[in-house]
Amino acid sequence: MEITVDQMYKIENKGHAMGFLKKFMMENAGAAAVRRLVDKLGNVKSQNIVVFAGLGNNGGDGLVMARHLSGYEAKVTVMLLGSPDKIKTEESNWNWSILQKMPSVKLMSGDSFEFNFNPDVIVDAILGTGISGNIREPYSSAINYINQTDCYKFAVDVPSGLNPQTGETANICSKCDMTVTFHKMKQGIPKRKDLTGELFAEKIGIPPEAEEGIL
Ligand SMILES: NC(=O)C1=CN([C@@H]2O[C@H](COP(=O)(O)OP(=O)(O)OC[C@H]3O[C@@H](n4cnc5c(N)ncnc54)[C@H](O)[C@@H]3O)[C@@H](O)[C@H]2O)[C@H](O)CC1
Ligand SMILES: [K+]
Repeated sequence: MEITVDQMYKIENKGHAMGFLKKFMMENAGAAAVRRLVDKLGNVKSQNIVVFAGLGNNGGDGLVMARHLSGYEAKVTVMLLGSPDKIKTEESNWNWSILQKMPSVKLMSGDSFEFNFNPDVIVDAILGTGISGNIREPYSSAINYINQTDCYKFAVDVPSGLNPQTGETANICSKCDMTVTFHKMKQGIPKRKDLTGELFAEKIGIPPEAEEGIL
């Protein structure tokens, strides 16, 4: 069953109100995404993995992935696209603060960057269901970098720039090899398999009862 983005936010909020907090959803999302990635690539040990993280909860999922990937002994760099004090949500902040205590993960942040990473894998955790309008800097430069780089590309929830409700793209959109979306498929995403690559919807522990009155 495919759902709307509006329904997803309502289900997420209801699950949170039931006590299944968004930070647990985020943890399960990042963990499920890493399982898919590791299943696909096999061993990620010593692989050079760059996580581009936006300032919203899509970025937060990417921060969780960075921690899990470090557990698999990948060489992880997180590029936070903005200043850490501009991270928008409590759960993303919580994950950023854990990474700050992990020297195994290289943290970079700011509004302009030298993209000089030579990655084996890029994780696109820039924008998810919160997208609106054309892509602004520094997100657009990061998406350009992703599209110009020859490596395996993994989209968290949706390729950044793709509207998961309509299937339309903004002025720029990442083109990925695999996309893992969360809870249930959103209506616009499967319309653009050319951008998503292999596509999966993973459960993240939201109680089915959180759907009551919404679906
Ligand atoms: N579905 C679930 O149950 C869960 C989903 N999770 C992940 O959370 C994101 C949605 O997070 P949200 O913070 O609402 O939105 P985004 O991260 O997509 O965007 C946030 C931020 O981005 C800015 N922005 C919007 N449009 C643009 C633009 N065109 N250019 C530049 N910047 C833009 C804007 O300021 C927004 O505030 C979802 O996709 C999942 O990945 C959770 O982990 C919990 C479980
Ligand atoms: K994304």
